[in-house]
Amino acid sequence: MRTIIVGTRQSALALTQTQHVIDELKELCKQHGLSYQFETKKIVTKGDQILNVTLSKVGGKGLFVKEIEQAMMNGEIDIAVHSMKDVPAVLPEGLMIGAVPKREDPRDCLITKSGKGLDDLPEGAKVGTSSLRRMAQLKAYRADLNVEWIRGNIDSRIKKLENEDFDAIVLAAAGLKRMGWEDRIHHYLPVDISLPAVGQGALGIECRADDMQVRELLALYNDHQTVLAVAAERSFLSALNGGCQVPIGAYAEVIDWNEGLEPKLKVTGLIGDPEKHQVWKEAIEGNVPDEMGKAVAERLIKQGADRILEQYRG
Ligand SMILES: NCc1[nH]cc(CCC(=O)O)c1CC(=O)O
Repeated sequence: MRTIIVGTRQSALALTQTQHVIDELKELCKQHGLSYQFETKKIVTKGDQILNVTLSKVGGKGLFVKEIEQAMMNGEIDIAVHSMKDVPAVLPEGLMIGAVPKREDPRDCLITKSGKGLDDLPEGAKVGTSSLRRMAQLKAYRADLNVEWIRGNIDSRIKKLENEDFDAIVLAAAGLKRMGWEDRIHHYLPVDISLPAVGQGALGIECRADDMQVRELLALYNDHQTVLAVAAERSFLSALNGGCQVPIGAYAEVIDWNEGLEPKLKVTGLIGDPEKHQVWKEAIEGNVPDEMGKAVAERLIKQGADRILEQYRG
């Protein structure tokens, strides 16, 4: 009987996500009469070692995945569970995303000291984020806010809200929900105010492209609507040659599923300028995810928005 070795980062969120995926894969094995066992192996990534530094200044795409991919290519591990938003647009030769399961809540959310929402924050309130995308959008919505960097895993960011003089912090709702901390969320930011990061809320299971046993198992785990939506968002990402540390966002959703025959999607893409408090946004509807993300990116490039990204590309 084969044991599938699952590589994971050591953060609380990574361990929780990995365990959740293993539980679901075990259930799928049961349903389909497959007899695989699972084992986890912890791996420290460069991103984990430098969590206290401003990542956009350190630069480099895939800070949280490189060491894990190396271990997969070496055969030390067989699969890895990633937050799709941490996965660079281009994967190394020989590796692939074998499954994208059903997406969690894609929205950003606020945890506030007062327990109130964004509109109730006092003038000049100090809001912590570690993302240029969130920074640009918050400032575009409310120029008076004092948006400042806050780094660390979600647990340490929540502690900083309590111990430092932040009035609020912005986080992905999905991470909090997966940790069972949904009750800490005081305000969900609508996607019109804070367009999420590419792939936010979705997980991706990476594997070797030549591992057919694992690929067959993972194919059972795909959620087809999430696969299409994430494909559209990632085509936007690759068209802009962006990573997780540039001020861009994209959100796609299936708006007409029609039993999987020519499903219709809506894709919205955004480029933000965190210094000038400006955002550019475009949306289109269609049914070819790879072309739609690219088309949205081209419209934004035509408006000159992509020159903003030059300063942030690693
Ligand atoms: N860049 C960090 C990161 N990568 C994935 C998540 C959790 C949410 C998700 O799965 O999108 C987070 C934390 C956050 O942005 O608040």
